[in-house]
Amino acid sequence: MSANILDGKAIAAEVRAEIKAQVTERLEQDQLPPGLAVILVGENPASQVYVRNKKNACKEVGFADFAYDLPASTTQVDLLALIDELNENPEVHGILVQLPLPDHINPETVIERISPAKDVDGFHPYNVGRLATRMPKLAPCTPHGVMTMLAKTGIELRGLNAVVVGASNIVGVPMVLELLNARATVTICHSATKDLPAKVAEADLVVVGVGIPNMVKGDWIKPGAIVIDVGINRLDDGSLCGDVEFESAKARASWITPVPGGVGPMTIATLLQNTLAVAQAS
Ligand SMILES: Nc1nc(=O)c2c([nH]1)NC[C@@H]1CN(c3ccc(C(=O)N[C@@H](CCC(=O)O)C(=O)O)cc3)C=[N+]21
Repeated sequence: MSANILDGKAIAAEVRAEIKAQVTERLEQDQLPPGLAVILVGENPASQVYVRNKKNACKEVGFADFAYDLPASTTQVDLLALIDELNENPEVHGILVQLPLPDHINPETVIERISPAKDVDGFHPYNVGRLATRMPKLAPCTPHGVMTMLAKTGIELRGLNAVVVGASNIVGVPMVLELLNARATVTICHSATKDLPAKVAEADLVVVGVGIPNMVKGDWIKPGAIVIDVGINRLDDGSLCGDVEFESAKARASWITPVPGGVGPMTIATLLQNTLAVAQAS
């Protein structure tokens, strides 16, 4: 078998077109464009790529883009003061503080300072709790983007054995909650898991988000499984690769996401969806 490609790039373009149509309607009714504030502290090159992609996406769909590129020396006090100001600004519907932050800034403190109503990343404990209690408000973008990609492809999740590899707050844990809400049977694996290959081999759907290039081997994949690769790793030669060995996994899977062009563009499309949702509710 050779898997079908889950074309995140194309599906994200579809989502952005839907968003753009709704923004156009808002503007015709003299409503504010959805406004997204993106705060970048310091000069992490991967973060700069992501922030650039996000700015381009905002422009394409007609959002107002408020960019704050702050020096690495910015104090936590100053960052919290900026968040307080943006929480009060009616032109700003969504606030995103790019992670990772420099070591002298505590990310939990920063995330909790963002108004849950403007937390378009879905990282605030309030929004994680809403998802965990099956009353989602603003869901974390990467897992929710994966759900949108699967739904738009017509893939039914109810009753599937889903295995999530990686237990981070931003990918693995909310991915489990999303899949549970879709009625999958969910297993989560992490660095203390015994016999990871055997767990992955049981999966009808496997989602990998660990940040280790080619960590999941193609011969672990159950024939016919759906493979979602959340990893985006830059290799020494400048090329990108995922957390799954792509060619060998593709030979066994029924569906697989490429890297790049898979989950990454869906994350950004979901960020735009979340920001539009806040604007439409205000
Ligand atoms: N507060 C916060 N929210 C985030 O959502 C967040 C973050 N911090 N920190 C970093 C990670 C990473 N991330 C990416 C999203 C899209 C692409 C993306 O668009 N990737 C493209 C192209 C990648 C490239 O060309 O380098 C692709 O996969 O096809 C990449 C990375 C969001 N993150």
